[in-house]
Amino acid sequence: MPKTHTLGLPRIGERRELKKALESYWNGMINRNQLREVGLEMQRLSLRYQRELDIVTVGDFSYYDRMLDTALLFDAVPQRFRGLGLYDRLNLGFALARGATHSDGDVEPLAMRKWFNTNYHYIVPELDSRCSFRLFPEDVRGQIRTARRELGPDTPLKYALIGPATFLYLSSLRETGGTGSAAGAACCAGDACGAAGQAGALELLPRLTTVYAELLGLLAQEGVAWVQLEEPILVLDSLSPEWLQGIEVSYRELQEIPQAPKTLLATYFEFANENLELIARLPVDAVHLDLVGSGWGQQVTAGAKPQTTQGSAINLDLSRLNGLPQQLSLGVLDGRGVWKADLDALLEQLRLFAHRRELLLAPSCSLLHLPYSLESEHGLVPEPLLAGLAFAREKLAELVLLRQALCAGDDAGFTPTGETQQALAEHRACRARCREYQEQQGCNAAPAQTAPARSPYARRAKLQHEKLQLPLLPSTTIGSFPQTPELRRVRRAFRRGEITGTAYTATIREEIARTIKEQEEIGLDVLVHGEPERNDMVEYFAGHLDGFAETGFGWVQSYGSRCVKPAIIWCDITRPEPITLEWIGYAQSCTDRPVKGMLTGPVTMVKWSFPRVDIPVRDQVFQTAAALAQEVRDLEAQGTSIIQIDEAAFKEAQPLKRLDWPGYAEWASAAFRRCSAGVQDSTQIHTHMCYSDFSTLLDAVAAMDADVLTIETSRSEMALLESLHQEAGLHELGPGVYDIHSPLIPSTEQLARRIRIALGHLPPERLWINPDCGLKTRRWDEVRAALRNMQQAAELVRAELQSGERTA
Ligand code: MET
Ligand SMILES: [Zn+2]
Repeated sequence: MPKTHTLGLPRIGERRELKKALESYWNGMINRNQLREVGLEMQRLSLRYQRELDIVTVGDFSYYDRMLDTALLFDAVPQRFRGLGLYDRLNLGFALARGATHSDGDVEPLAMRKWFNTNYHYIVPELDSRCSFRLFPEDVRGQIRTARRELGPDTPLKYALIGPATFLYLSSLRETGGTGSAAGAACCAGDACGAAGQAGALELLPRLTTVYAELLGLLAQEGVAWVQLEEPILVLDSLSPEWLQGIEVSYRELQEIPQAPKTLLATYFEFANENLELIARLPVDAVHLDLVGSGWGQQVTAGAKPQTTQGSAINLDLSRLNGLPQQLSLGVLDGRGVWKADLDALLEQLRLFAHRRELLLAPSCSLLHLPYSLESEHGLVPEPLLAGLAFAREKLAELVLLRQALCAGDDAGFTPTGETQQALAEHRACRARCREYQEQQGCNAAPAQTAPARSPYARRAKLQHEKLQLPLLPSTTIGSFPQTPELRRVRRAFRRGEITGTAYTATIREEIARTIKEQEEIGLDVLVHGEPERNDMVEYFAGHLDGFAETGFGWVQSYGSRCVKPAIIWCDITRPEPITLEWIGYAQSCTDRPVKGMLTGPVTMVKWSFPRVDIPVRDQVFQTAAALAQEVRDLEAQGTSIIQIDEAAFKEAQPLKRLDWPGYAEWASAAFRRCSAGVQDSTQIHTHMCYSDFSTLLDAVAAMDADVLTIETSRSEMALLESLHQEAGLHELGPGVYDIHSPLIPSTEQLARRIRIALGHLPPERLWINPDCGLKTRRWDEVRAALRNMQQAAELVRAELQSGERTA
């Protein structure tokens, strides 16, 4: 009889209670016990969600991040935090994540990195080759005991842990004795997630395995039935033979613990195709496989096809699973998508299987990446659409229904009971109602997936430079300027209908005029309107394009206490009317200097939303591109001579498997070109990305063929420019010189030094001067001072170049 479980649940709270408690705690408004109480309530909520599951998962709760917790659990704390006198593990964790101040100066936090191809950021543990690991299991015991108190002694518990190999693979290995921030070091050539799997880290695996073994013994003592060892790196097709061998040795050693819970090796985010043989050799009690995948890779999963029709998920190829443990956990529900599953299709496949194996049924991955529940969603999402959706709570209900349908009846017939039949029929009817609604609104336009090439860059550059007449090393910003509390208030009031459109427009215009004036005073060459009308670069455009639905409470944790509210793509994407023209046009009317038009690119729009599953992700990206192309053309017609199309998620969207990289590179860059196709040669197209480690997708970035690319480099002291050498096929480049993530004001000298370093890699005609990213999270006084210094630095180096003091 199949058993149900989940790999994890959201933890930030149905109303973001944990977010609010954390921020209050950091601001000194509540004390540690009050924070703890909210943390406990979140754990109890998760237990309530799991009430009808056969195995209850704990250990997925965290006050900040589970990679961080794992580092704390094994005492992998860098030296620079040890002198802070933080004996409380919770506060120590916050210091690791957020940095700390100390009498000797600031202590830099650990770096953050995207968790595989999700928009969740984990804290990158910093290890060094001398690391000795020790167990600090209070938090583990705490989570188990909370569950025991709530559920009694008999419920089978599963403790979720990040596995030893994945933990090391995603950590960054520092030189022994190093004290700096890991931010730069984290960015070496790696997989889609940017993780390097440094060879040196592998040397730590035996030592780390020993403490994992100790922990397994402790979990057994606590009466835990299962331990979930998460090894998502096992879905990568790029693990070296050394890593594969190391993993095998490590798991053999773990198996030797006399008293240990049963082990469930969990892989997720794609199907673990390439490593099935290794997985079959690992001495674990059960294996979890993701049979859904992310939809961004093209690769056929599970020896079969990925989702192509709405929710018709998996297609199991039994022969692929030979050799795997008898107990298999099948990730059959899309743990990252918001659509109800096609339970009929699933049942048909699972029935072939159910009598052959001891099955565990689960979502494909932790439900951390989904909102909690549809129960709060009444109002914003149209009702028929709501019928077709499933957030975390509804996914678990689907799981229970699947189990009931599989258990009921005899082996031959599998005839579910009347009650189950009825539940299945209702579920089916909901999906049909939603489907009908989607079809009414337009639901199959397959857009052209090619884009005509622009003229060669050299020709464009000549015309653009003639038209724009910019100085050498032109200065600009990435788009947003500080979002003041006043701005937020006005936007909110407008959304709620508390102020008129006229009043709202007047306020935004005032802000734009002020922002333009500030930039003129600083002396910047290419100005921006400052994005005061946008709460978020994706949400804003999603709100103005047809095809995206906004939710009321669909919050998903992004990092720490930060959440995002992705829109849901549900029908064909079109632009009913111009979006940015009014604001950009007004900004341009305030100045003689060029003002950039500012758009969010098609890959980023789709990656930071919940896509449809009835058509390929790629089609949705192209639909978005076609809609944005209209905006680009209208901006151009209105006289905008520079248009920036941000692709902040271009790298995050890169599929996890290398096999999928060339395909992605081709269509993602074509989608970008689709936006700019048809603009005049003299119109300059910019793009922006918030990182600069392009080693794994340089071709794709080059193929976007943007005239100017601005990237993040300042934290690595421009070291990352090295990968962007002259042959890379990029045109003009704006490597960020001002680290906008830090409240510190960089000095003119520091900025000039960074510009000179950049000139070591790029000829002056190709270099732009700008910050790393948008300025919306900073204060005006910080921004003003930093940009003044940046402008001075640009002018200083410009003068050096002109007087021939230095040659590029
Ligand atoms: N134009 C956007 C901004 O300046 C780009 C942000 S990238 C995360 O905020
Ligand atoms: Zn950015």
